[in-house]
Amino acid sequence: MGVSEKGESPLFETKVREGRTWYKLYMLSVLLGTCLILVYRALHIPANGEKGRWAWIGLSMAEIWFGFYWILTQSARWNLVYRCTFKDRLSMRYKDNLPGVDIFVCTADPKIEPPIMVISTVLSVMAYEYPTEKLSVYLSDDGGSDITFYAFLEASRFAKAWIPFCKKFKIEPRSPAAYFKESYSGPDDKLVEWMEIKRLYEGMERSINSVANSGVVPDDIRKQHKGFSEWNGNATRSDHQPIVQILVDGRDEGARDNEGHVLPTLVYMAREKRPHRHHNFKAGAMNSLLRVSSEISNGALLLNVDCDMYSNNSETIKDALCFFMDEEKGHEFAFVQLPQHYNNITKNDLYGNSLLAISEIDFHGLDGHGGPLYIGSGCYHRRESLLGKKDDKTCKFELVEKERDYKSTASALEDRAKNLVTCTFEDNTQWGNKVGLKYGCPVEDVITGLSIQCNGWKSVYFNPQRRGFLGVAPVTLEQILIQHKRWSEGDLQILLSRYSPVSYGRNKITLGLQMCYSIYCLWAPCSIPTLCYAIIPPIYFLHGISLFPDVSDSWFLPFAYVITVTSIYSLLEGLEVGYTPKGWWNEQRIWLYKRLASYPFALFDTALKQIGIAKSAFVITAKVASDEVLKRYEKEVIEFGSASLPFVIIATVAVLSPVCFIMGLVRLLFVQGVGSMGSMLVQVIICGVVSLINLPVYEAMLVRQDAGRLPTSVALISLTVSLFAYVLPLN
Ligand SMILES: O=c1ccn([C@@H]2O[C@H](COP(=O)(O)OP(=O)(O)O[C@H]3O[C@H](CO)[C@@H](O)[C@H](O)[C@H]3O)[C@@H](O)[C@H]2O)c(=O)[nH]1
Ligand SMILES: [Mn+2]
Repeated sequence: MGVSEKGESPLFETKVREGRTWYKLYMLSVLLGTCLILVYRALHIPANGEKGRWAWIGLSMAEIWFGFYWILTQSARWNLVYRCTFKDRLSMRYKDNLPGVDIFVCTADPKIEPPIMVISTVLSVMAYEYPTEKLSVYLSDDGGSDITFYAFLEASRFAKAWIPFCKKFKIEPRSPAAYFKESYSGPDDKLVEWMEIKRLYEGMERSINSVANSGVVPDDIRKQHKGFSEWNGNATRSDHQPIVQILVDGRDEGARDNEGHVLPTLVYMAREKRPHRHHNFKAGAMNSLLRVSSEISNGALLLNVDCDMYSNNSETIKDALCFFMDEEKGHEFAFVQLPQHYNNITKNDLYGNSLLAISEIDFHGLDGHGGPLYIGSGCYHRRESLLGKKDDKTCKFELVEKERDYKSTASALEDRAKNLVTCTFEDNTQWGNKVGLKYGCPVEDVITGLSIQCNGWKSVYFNPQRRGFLGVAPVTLEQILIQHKRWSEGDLQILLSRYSPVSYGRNKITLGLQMCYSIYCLWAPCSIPTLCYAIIPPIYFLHGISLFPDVSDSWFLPFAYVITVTSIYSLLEGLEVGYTPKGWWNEQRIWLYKRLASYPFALFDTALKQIGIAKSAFVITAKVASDEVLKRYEKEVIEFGSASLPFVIIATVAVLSPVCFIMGLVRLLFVQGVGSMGSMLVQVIICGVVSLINLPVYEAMLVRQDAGRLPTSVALISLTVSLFAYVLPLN
C-alpha cells in the first residue's frame, strides 16, 4: 500500500486489469487480417471498364475506414483501470471538516420532464449521507414554469420528513418515486413510519400531478408563498425576468427538518429569457448556476445531474471526495465522472440504451489514459477547474468551507444573484468561452471536459458496485435517433472546432486519450462506409457480380477470419458486460440504425453548420410516453409509427437485402449456374445477416396492426426503391 509523504495512507486505489495478453494477441491477428484484406483489394481491383470497379473502390474505402476506426477503438481497450475508495479513512481523517457541496439539477420543460420526476431527483440529492449544512441544491428551470416552482416548494416541505426517514433507516434509493415503486421490505417497527411517509408522498404526488395536468397553479396555492408573485406579470417560458428564490436557507437556524436537523439549502433559479436572446441551452443554465451558487453557498465541490437522473447511492459524494482529497494525487483531478445507467431498460435492452460496452469497458480504458469524458449528468467537479483555472499543481482541494456570505439576508442574496443571470450579464465576458461550460456545441459537456483536460487536469472514472445514478432512457426509436444525432453531431463538431482533440489536444493530453476522443468524434462519419457495406454487396449479388474472393481462394481466409473472430469477440464482450444474447443482438441492430438513420443527418447538419447556414440546436429528449407506447416498449416491440425519412431509410435498407437475395438467387439458378455461388458467399452472408437483423422491420410492415407499425407507404417506397436496384445500370 502506497503511503504519501506525510505518511497518510491513500484514500483511493487504482487497479489495472491484468491478463490482457490474449486480448493483445487477438488484436494483432485482426490487424494482420485487415491488412491482408486491403492487400487483396489493391491487387485485384477490376480494370477500367470491367464491371464492379467502382463498387470495388467503394468497398475498399469502407474497409480502410473500418480498419482505421477499429485501431482507434483499441485505444479504449488497451489499459483498463478500476478505482476503489476508502471512505472510512476519509471520515477518520477529516471527521466533519468537509467542503461545501453545491448540487445542480437542470430541467427545461414541465411537459416532457414532469415536475414530480424533477423533484424526486431533487429529493434524492438532498438526502445524501453528508452534513446537511454543507449541502446546497439548485434547480435551474429553463421552462421558467410556476408549476415546476410549485412542485419544488412542495418538495421543500416533504424533505422535512423525507431526509430524516432516509437517514434513520439508511434506505436506498433516496428518490421517493423510485423508492416507493418497490414494495415494503424490512423490519416491522419501520413499517408504520414507512406507511406514514408513503401516504405523505402520495398526497404530494397527487397535488403536483393535478396542478401539472391542469396547467395552472390555483390561487389558494399561489397565496402560500411570495415566490409566486414572479409569475404575476406575463412571464412565459421564453420571455421573463430573472428569478432566484431561496426556498430553504441553510444558514437559517429555523430551517430544520422534523427531527431538528438543519436542512440543506434549496434554491430555485430561472435565468432571464428574452425572445431574441440566445440562451445556449444547458450550458447557459449551468453557467448561470455557477454564478448564482458562488453568490449563495460557494461550495468547493459541484455535482451536476439531469432532472431525470436521481441519486441511487447516497455515498457517492464521499467517494468523490476520496479522489479530490487524497493527499498525494488529489490535486490532479478536475472531475469524477460516474457512469450513467437507466432504470427503465427492458430485459434485452430493446434500443441498446445502456451502452454497456462504453460504461463497463471504454471508460475504464479512457481512465487509463488520463481520464474519462465529462458526460453531463452524474459528474463531480472541482469548482475552480470548471471556471477555467489551469492545474498549476498547487490546487489543493479546499478543505475548509470557501468564503460564504453569512451576513447578508436571503433576499439580499437573491437580489445579487438575479443580477448574475440576466440576458446581458455575459456580454463581453469570457463566459461560455474561457470560463464555465463552452457554448455553441450540442454536447457542451464533452467539449468542456476536453478543454479542462487540456488545461492540465486529469479526471477519474468511478464505477461503484451500487449504481451511482439512474436516469430515464428514451423509449421510442425516434427519440434514440434524435438523441444520437445530437451526440454524434456535437462530437463531430468538437473535432472540427478549435478545441479539437487532435490539434488542440496535442501535447496537452496523451496520444491514447486523443485516440479515445476520436472514437466518439467520428461516430457520424462511420455512417457512410456502413451505408456502402449495407447497400453495395446485395445489389451486386443481384446482378451476379462478385466483390469478394471465392471460397476456394486463399484470400477468402482473411475475410472469414476477421468477420468471424470480431463477431465472436463482440458477442463475448457483450455477455461479459451484462447483455443477454438477445440484448447483444438488439444492440447490434441499433448501431446499424444509428449509422443508417441518425448519423447521416448529423453529418449533413454539421456540413451546413460549417458553411454557416445552420446553427446547432438542442432537442430535449422526452421522458414521458403514452401508456400504449410504454406497453409496447415493455413487450420489446420497436416503435416506428410514422413515415419519417429516417424510418424510410431503415426500411429501404432492410427490404433491399432480401429482395436482392431472392432475385439474385433466381438468376444464379437459371442464368449463371450455382457453380458461381462460391464467389458470392460473402455477399450472400451479408444479405442474410442484414435480413436477419431486420426481422422486426418486416414484422412492423407486414404483420403488426398497432399504432407503432410502419405505415404502408413506407413499405411501398422501400419496395419500389429495392426493385429499382434491378434496373440499375452497373459499371
Ligand atoms: O435548454 C436546455 C436544454 C436542456 N436542458 C437540460 O439538460 C439536460 C439533458 O437533456 P436531455 O434532453 O435529457 O438530453 P440527454 O441526451 O439525455 O443528455 C445527455 O447529453 C447532453 C448533451 O447532449 C448533456 O447535456 C446531458 O447532461 C447528458 O445526460 C436535461 O436535464 C434538460 O432539462 C436545459 O437545462 N436547458
Ligand atoms: Mn436525459
